[in-house]
Amino acid sequence: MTEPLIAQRGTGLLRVFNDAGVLSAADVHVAERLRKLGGETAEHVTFAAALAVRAVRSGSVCLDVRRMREVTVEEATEEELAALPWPDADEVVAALRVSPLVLGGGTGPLRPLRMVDTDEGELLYLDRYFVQEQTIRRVLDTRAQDAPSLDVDLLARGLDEYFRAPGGGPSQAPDRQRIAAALAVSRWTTVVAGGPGTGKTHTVARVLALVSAQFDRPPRIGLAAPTGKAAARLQEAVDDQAPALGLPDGMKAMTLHRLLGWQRGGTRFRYNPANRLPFDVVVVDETSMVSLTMMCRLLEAMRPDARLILVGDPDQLTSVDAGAVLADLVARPVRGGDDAVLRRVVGADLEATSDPDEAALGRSELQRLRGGVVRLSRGRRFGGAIARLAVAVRDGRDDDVMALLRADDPTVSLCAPEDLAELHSDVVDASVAVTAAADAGDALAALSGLEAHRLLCAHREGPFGVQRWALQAQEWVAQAQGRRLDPDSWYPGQPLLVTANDHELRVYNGDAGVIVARPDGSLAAAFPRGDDALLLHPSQLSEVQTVYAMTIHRSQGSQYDTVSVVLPEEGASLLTRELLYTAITRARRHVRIIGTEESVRAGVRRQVLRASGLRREVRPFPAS
Ligand SMILES: Nc1ncnc2c1ncn2[C@@H]1O[C@H](COP(=O)(O)OP(=O)(O)OP(=O)(O)O)[C@@H](O)[C@H]1O
Repeated sequence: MTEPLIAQRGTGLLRVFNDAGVLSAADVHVAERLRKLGGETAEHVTFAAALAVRAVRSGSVCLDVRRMREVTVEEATEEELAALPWPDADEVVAALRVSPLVLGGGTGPLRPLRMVDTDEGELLYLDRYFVQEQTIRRVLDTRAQDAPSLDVDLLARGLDEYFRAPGGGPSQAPDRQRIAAALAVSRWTTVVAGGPGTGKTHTVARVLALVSAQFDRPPRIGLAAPTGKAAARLQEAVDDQAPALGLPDGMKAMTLHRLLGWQRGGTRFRYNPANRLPFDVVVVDETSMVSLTMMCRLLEAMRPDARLILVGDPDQLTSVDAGAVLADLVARPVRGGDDAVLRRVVGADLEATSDPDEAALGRSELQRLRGGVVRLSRGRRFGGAIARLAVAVRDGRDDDVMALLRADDPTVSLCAPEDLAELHSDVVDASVAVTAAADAGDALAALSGLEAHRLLCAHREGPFGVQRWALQAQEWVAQAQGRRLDPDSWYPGQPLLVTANDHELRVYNGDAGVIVARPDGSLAAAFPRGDDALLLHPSQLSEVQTVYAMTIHRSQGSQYDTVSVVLPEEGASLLTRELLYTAITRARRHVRIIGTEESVRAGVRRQVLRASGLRREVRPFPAS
């Protein structure tokens, strides 16, 4: 009886994979608890349960059992991971198929693990995420069964008015922005995907104008984003565009938590299936950072007759701590049939052949449109090379990536790891400008100076990690300024990063700020808020770091003029296509990659596995 327990504690898989950094203590703890509660004795099941907990932490919704080996671990190389004693997938699946944790015990309702069969192998879920995924699927399918009633002529006229060529007349077909707008007006649910600067916000502002025209009264519009920072950016963008487009007054962007009525200390949102959100249209920006759980809460709270427009970049890294859902929605199997309204209002775009700026729509793209998904592809902000580099990385074309990096284009460059002169001067120049503004008490100039350059790393620790590089950058800055920068006290020009939300102070996880001098000689921490700066006494901030370098994960949702990216060695399992793409797309004017050709190629080739049932046809096991 006791043998399996001893085996698990002593030499078991949980211990080995915990030691190797694949499983965290929390993964092991949850798996152990499930084993005890469910009376499970098979080690393979507990191991798979721990991996399922881990999967949720790393951007997946569930464990793709057949591909359990495809993990990325901060401390481990691919070789080290491959050398671990992975159990045989067939044996794991066989154990799961007879496990009381999956089948449900005879003695009670406990059924903490769920398995589904798919054509590409079995998926293992923690019950909670299984239920959430089912809810998302059900709500989306229900919402896709009908469509808003429309004045189609009015929509067609509006599209002509808002999507114009520079010289007048409708813009050249194909225009994916016009297609996106038509889709978002004519569907209950639309996903508008696209990289930075492809005009997502530009398009959404026009969608709001087109939808408003369909109403006799101003529609109630909810604008939300997963983080406070992203909500503030959305607000700015809408404020910019509202007067020219005649958008309804007083639209306020807020965090998704706030939109749903999160209450401090409460366990439920004010808006839920029994008390739906009061909006006619809800727009969510930066949806790539929305977790499965929040997406489930949002969809449940939507009125069936309200439009939902989900906007974001599905190629970015997902949020680290919970299954993120945008990329899954983009890749979902499509059921809808041909769309007569769309053919009528943007038929020319659907059928157009390629023009110099925009390629014709491919078959799979047309198919996705039927599922309410449109992907904007033409970069409108930064020209050529950064956008081309990002797309080549996204598509896994490492030869093209190298050719672009070697093409002597001033906006993209590759530096050898020992070739740090340019990095040094960017770090120093940016900090000199920020410090001068901060000393002069010019908070806005200091804040905008922070966006001139950002040093990014994949890892937190080690020779390629943030800790080491932040120290290096701080030393360069101190040398250049001829003074010691005391990490334990505040000084003008000190760049800050908030690491936890503080709703009372109105500062949010990910907010970047800077210490500035005030006229009375005291110091304040400044944070950007639209055209203003929020000034706080530094001692009010409890969760804040000095930030001379940050992880690529942390940089999501922000952009900088120049971005320098320190790549780890080629074997690092963390170095993936999504990571590189995210880093590159943070840059507005110049991206500098610091690493070897081998690292770049390895990163472009390696993909993060994001397991999710939403992308597949699933058959619950056991069949009910
Ligand atoms: N059709 C268009 N015609 C002219 N300018 C455009 C068009 N679409 C977008 N732009 C401009 O391109 C820039 C980028 O657009 P926008 O901010 O909407 O992109 P985005 O996809 O929302 O970017 P991000 O993800 O970085 O927020 C803006 O200055 C916008 O005004």
